[in-house]
Amino acid sequence: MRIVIALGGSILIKQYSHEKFQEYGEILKELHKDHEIFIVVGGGKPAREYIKIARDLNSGEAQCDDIGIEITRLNAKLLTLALGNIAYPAIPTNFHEAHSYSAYGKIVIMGGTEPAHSTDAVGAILAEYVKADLLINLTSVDGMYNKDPNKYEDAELIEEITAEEMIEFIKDKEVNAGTYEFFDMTAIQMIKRGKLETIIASGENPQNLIKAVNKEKIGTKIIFK
Ligand SMILES: Nc1ncnc2c1ncn2[C@@H]1O[C@H](COP(=O)(O)OP(=O)(O)O)[C@@H](O)[C@H]1O
Ligand SMILES: O=c1ccn([C@@H]2O[C@H](COP(=O)(O)OP(=O)(O)O)[C@@H](O)[C@H]2O)c(=O)[nH]1
Repeated sequence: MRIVIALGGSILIKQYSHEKFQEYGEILKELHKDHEIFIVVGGGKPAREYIKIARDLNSGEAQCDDIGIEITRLNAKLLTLALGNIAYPAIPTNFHEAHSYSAYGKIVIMGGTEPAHSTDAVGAILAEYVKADLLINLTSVDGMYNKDPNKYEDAELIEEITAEEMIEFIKDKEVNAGTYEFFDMTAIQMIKRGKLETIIASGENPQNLIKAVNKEKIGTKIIFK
């Protein structure tokens, strides 16, 4: 299968240490034997901190986004280090480059592309661009809930949702740099347009990636009617 994995910064760089990069490196080496893999890495806490500094310097939102993008690329670079020579050594800055690099048979890892959306959107656009069979979005929670599970104890996990329902759900969310929380509109619109088979699951345990690839029941599945 051709798989695009959007790996949230909230899990990869949560601890400012090498462990999660290494754990994902091991799992990805296994998956690479049977699958063609693209990874889009998020910015996490360092991105939010750098964006805050830029905002405090009176930068506009697009410039703050640009700062966030730089951090996502730095995280992507760290993941290439964890993967060694099975990763393409350069970080693509656009979808054409990502597609071209994949011709070398290596895992392609990228961060953000341009302002005004999240790396979740980059993952969705890339999945459409390279005609991926599966988009896996790994985040810090078990999937999509009916409300923010970190704010509401009674939040319930949604096992299946249509792209239309998701659009309705997130349409009023904030769109400032560093705040494209959970899923942003561009991401879900792309999933809808490309009818992309998508699974959102927790990436805290990297083994969940194997479960998602094997189509085991996990997290939230976006369905099309
Ligand atoms: N309806 C929801 N379902 C799940 N998570 C949500 C929801 N609304 C807000 N969130 C928040 O979104 C966060 C995940 O988004 P984010 O931190 O941007 O992750 P990532 O780094 O994976 O992109 C969770 O920590 C959760 O608190
Ligand atoms: O293509 C992109 C990707 C990221 N960003 C910026 O970089 C930040 C960090 O990326 P993201 O939110 O996807 O990281 P994560 O949620 O995984 O930590 C975002 O909030 C945006 O400000 C952007 O502008 N364009």
